Amino acid sequence: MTAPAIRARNLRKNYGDVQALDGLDLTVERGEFFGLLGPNGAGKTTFINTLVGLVHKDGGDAEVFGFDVEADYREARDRIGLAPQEFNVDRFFPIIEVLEHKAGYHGIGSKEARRRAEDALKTVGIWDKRDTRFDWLSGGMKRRFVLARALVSNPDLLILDEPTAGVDVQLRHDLWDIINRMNDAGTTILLTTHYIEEAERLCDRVAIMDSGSKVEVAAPDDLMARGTDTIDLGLADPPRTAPRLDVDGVTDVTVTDDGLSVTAAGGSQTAPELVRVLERQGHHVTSLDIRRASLEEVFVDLTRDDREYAEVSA
Ligand SMILES: Nc1ncnc2c1ncn2[C@@H]1O[C@H](COP(=O)(O)OP(=O)(O)OP(=O)(O)O)[C@@H](O)[C@H]1O
Repeated sequence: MTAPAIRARNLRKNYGDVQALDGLDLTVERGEFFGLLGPNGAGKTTFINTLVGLVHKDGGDAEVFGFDVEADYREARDRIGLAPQEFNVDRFFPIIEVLEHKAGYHGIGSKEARRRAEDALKTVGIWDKRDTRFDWLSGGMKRRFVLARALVSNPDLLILDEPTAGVDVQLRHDLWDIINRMNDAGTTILLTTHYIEEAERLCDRVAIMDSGSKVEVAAPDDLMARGTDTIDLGLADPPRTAPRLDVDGVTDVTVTDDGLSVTAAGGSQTAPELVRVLERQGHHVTSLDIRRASLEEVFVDLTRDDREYAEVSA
């Protein structure tokens, strides 16, 4: 059987009293575009750092393509390209040389390293800056460079820790294109982001983490289907008080200027039955608008309880 790209079982990491990873179980299949979402401090970066050997776990197991991240460190690490959240780049060499060194670190010979470095700079669109030092790049170019450095070893797994934090819209779209192309070519992607729209747009599946463990994992669409939709119904003669609507999934009914606003799980399935029930009660429905729960709302719902608890107990 082929091992998945990432398999973490009961992964634990403590920093003093802080349980950064608290029994995390997570599997990312080969070829997936996988998103890791979670509020600040959820443990996303700690998890990534465990995979690349920057953090030593206190318990549990983590494997990358079947290689244990500690016992088989070299095999696991050579398969990963990491674009970290914080820039940790050698600032004194021309960036093309930094890439050549990086390829060399992964055991790639000097001629091939040069070729890979050139390819990576062209892929991310900063070829004309190849002889510049990292410090002299603009903020956006630095982001591009960090991605180039992750690509230079032709990784099977590309890990991107908030790759688009603070970048402008154009660059964000450029980075999405590059990453999508990598994924289309078969590279597994693990992406952490605070831009929920980014996860919704790019990822096959997302895991929502909170307090060091996984709260949920599903396709973005499936997660959104679990949220509560809002159905706005225009009525020819709006009632003064909310009618009783015995329809599965309805959680709330309020009167609006034009008619009713109904919240329901699975709005598109509920709406036809709602219209039937209202017409049966003698109302005439003149308009219908369904607003779907966003992934952001579902995310906030899934991670809210812990935060409220944290605030109360702080
Ligand atoms: N080196 C460290 N020493 C002490 N505590 C740490 C260290 N690194 C992380 N932590 C703590 O571990 C917890 C998880 O942090 P981590 O950086 O993994 O979260 P995150 O989900 O990546 O957050 P963000 O979205 O803000 O980047 C936090 O409470 C953090 O303060």
